[in-house]
Amino acid sequence: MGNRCENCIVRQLNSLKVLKKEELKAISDHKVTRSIKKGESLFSEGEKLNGIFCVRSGVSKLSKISENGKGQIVKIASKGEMIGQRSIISEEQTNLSAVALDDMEVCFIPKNHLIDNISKNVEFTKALLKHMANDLKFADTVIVNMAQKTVKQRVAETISYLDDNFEKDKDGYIGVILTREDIANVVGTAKEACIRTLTSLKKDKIISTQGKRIKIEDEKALYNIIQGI
Ligand SMILES: Nc1ncnc2c1ncn2[C@@H]1O[C@@H]2COP(=O)(O)O[C@H]2[C@H]1O
Repeated sequence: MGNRCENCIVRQLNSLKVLKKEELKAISDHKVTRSIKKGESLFSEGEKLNGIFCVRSGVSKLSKISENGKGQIVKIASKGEMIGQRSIISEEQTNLSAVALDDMEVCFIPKNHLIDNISKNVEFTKALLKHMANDLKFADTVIVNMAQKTVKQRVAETISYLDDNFEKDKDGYIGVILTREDIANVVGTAKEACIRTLTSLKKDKIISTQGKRIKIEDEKALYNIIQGI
């Protein structure tokens, strides 16, 4: 196997980076690397996981479907993200579904290895806590934005977030491609309202689009919209 955790650069992006060589080797001996095709599910909301997923490449949407069938995307997880640790630690079912937005490669780490290291390595436990505290802060911001910002501000903020967190393609478009419905589900609005807002941003030459691809044309104007100026 070429992709041993000891040699994997992705772990530098998450809590696994604080593990000692022996601890990493034990994980590496038991993890399973999987390819997930675009549109495939890693897990569904309410499932009981037997381990966590470490994203080696590709992106996944973490979302929740409400009773009226509307989806809300809480986060787009990319390289280095560990997905599923919340329910493993709380011994619950998953609170969100994870679906691949493009082809992904993930490593599945069995839960006993995670729990083992939590009990034995304080640095690892601290790193995990820090990570989950960040997830909580991120979720707080999402809630407050949803309640206090307009759809236009939220669409602008989502575009800016995607631009900041994902590489651009060779033509300068944001590298992660979301459907209009996915963008609406990040923003927390109807697809039609999302499309109308994108059209208005295009008309004002703040963004340009080609198919599903989006490019920021005027960063300052986008920033002003986010700030409500
Ligand atoms: N901001 C976030 N809020 C909730 N879960 C998140 C967040 N960011 C990442 N996640 C991960 O998404 C996972 C969904 O399944 P779990 O509830 O098991 O664990 C969750 C976390 O590991």
